[in-house]
Amino acid sequence: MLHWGYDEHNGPAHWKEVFPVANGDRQSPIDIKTEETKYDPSLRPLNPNYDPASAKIILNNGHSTSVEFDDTVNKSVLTGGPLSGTYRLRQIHFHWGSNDEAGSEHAVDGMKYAAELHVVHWNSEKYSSFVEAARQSDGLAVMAVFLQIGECNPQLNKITDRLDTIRIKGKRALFTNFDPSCLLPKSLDYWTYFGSLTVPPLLESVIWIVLREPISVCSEQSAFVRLTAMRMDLGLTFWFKIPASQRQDIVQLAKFRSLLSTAEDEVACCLLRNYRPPQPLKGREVRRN
Ligand SMILES: COc1ccc([C@H]2OC(=S)NC2=O)c(OC)c1
Ligand SMILES: [Zn+2]
Repeated sequence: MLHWGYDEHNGPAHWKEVFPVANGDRQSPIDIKTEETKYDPSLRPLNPNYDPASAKIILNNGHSTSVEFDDTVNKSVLTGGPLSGTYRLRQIHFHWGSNDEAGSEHAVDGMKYAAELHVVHWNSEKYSSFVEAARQSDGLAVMAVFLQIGECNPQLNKITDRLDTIRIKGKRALFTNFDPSCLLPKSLDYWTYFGSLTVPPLLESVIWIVLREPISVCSEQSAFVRLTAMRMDLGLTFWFKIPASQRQDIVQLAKFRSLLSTAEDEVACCLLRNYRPPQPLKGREVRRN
């Protein structure tokens, strides 16, 4: 396999050829069977505490778009929940699919959402860097938030409005004064289990915290269908009366799909999907608060 990706020739089914841990005992994502989750009274409320000044840049690394944070001090941290100690915010990024029917990495009773936000933290109490923590069984804590097709999400525009400036792999832009809490749902109820990074090297160092309540995202497909239905009702050519500039706002998810997985000197290829399918649970327990 040349370089891993999400296409037929280098996608998740091939990753084990280079990263044998892909067949490990605590791989992510998983399909959460809600009936089999176990209530755990010892689980505490989640306590995200982020300083918007920690946000630094937004970038396209070829397999997702991420916002990177200054993690040289404990300015933006996650405590509580299943965690013992303080986990420092490192970055956030997204996973999505080529259509609205799939795109999330975790599934709930077999159901996939259109996309999934990952908020990545590392255990700064026990380890001295993200890279060191990523090699430890309790090194990372990733909060996952499902994105469900619906109304456009004004908070998400802060990110999707910037994607046209980082279309090419490797591009980055200043991105500060951003508190990722604005992308969290009202309820911070969660499921938690021990898993891994969902992208090579698939390190088995993640305490997963999957929020049960999704946030909304709009997409061209669903918006177009809604508008067409509306146009049928109105019997007017309603759609073409919207100035193109405004039409832009109804394509949040489509903007992720127009990012390129290729660099300047390569033949342009869109990053249409970047989700790994659910992996075997292998006897692991999923707890809920
Ligand atoms: C900050 O560095 C990171 C963050 C996340 C990942 C992947 O793992 C999960 S979870 N989502 C991913 O995209 C990663 O993989 C090498 C490195
Ligand atoms: Zn991720």
